[in-house]
Amino acid sequence: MKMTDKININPLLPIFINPLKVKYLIIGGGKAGTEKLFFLLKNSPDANITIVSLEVSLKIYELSNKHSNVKIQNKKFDRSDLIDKDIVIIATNHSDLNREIRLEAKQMRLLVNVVDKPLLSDFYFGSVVTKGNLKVGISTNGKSPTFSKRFREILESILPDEVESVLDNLNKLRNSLKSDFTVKVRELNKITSNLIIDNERI
Ligand SMILES: C[C@@]1(CC(=O)O)c2cc3[nH]c(cc4nc(cc5[nH]c(cc(n2)[C@H]1CCC(=O)O)[C@@](C)(CC(=O)O)[C@@H]5CCC(=O)O)C(CC(=O)O)=C4CCC(=O)O)c(CCC(=O)O)c3CC(=O)O
Ligand SMILES: NC(=O)C1=CN([C@@H]2O[C@H](COP(=O)(O)OP(=O)(O)OC[C@H]3O[C@@H](n4cnc5c(N)ncnc54)[C@H](O)[C@@H]3O)[C@@H](O)[C@H]2O)C=CC1
Repeated sequence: MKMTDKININPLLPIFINPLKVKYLIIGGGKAGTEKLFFLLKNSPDANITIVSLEVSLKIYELSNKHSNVKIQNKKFDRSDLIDKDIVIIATNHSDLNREIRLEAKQMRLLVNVVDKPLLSDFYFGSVVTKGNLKVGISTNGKSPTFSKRFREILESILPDEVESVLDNLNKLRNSLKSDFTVKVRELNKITSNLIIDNERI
């Protein structure tokens, strides 16, 4: 049997989004909307984010005061709010409205996350470990967000701060290797092979 013949029980594709290239819209600024805003800003403090909500939490006002890239529109959702957006997080407390907004957003080919309906979402959030330039995204394919959280904590506790300087040094080396691509790959693989063997240090 070929690799591609196997039933793929976990087809999710992790990607890392460049915050300077996309525009986010959060609809619903209650508990769930606030959590998503907090998560977005923790990872991408400069992300372009608009929040449309009838009521807006105090925390969202505080965050928008600190981030000029966060805009609040204290009003009822309207289809035109979707114009010129790329990624939409739908977090009102009305399940039917969330479905309706999702359909409108899909008609406009936007990527959506519906906070109360994983099955209707185009993408999911995960736990994130960040050590300098290293970023690890964790998903359990929706099986157990609590496992994601605990696994994040484990990784955070075992990854040493030196990871940052290891990456800096490897980057300097990478830039200094002016040879052709194959030589460069061989050289970098040789130098990093002890990171795997000596895995007690990393
Ligand atoms: C599909 C997804 C949402 C999406 O992204 O679309 C989703 C869905 C749901 N979560 C639920 C519950 C909980 N979620 C958490 C925590 C987190 N949930 C996160 C992501 C995701 N959760 C996506 C899949 C991620 C994956 O695949 O692993 C994290 C990683 C990131 C984030 O969202 O911030 C963040 C940890 C951050 C961190 O600390 O690292 C906790 C634990 C806690 O808060 O302590 C609980 C309670 C305990 C439990 O249930 O485990 C429920 C039931 C709601 C209900 O019962 O009412 C649903 C709905 C359903 O399953 O239907
Ligand atoms: N509270 C949580 O941590 C989580 C909640 N959820 C789900 O997310 C949904 C939202 O939950 P909460 O954030 O707790 O609710 P909430 O009641 O705290 O917030 C809902 C927000 O939506 C706004 N809203 C409602 N109708 C609107 C409209 N027509 N236009 C613009 N804004 C509108 C409200 O003003 C309010 O700010 C629920 O379905 C809940 O089951 C899912 C995961 C976690």
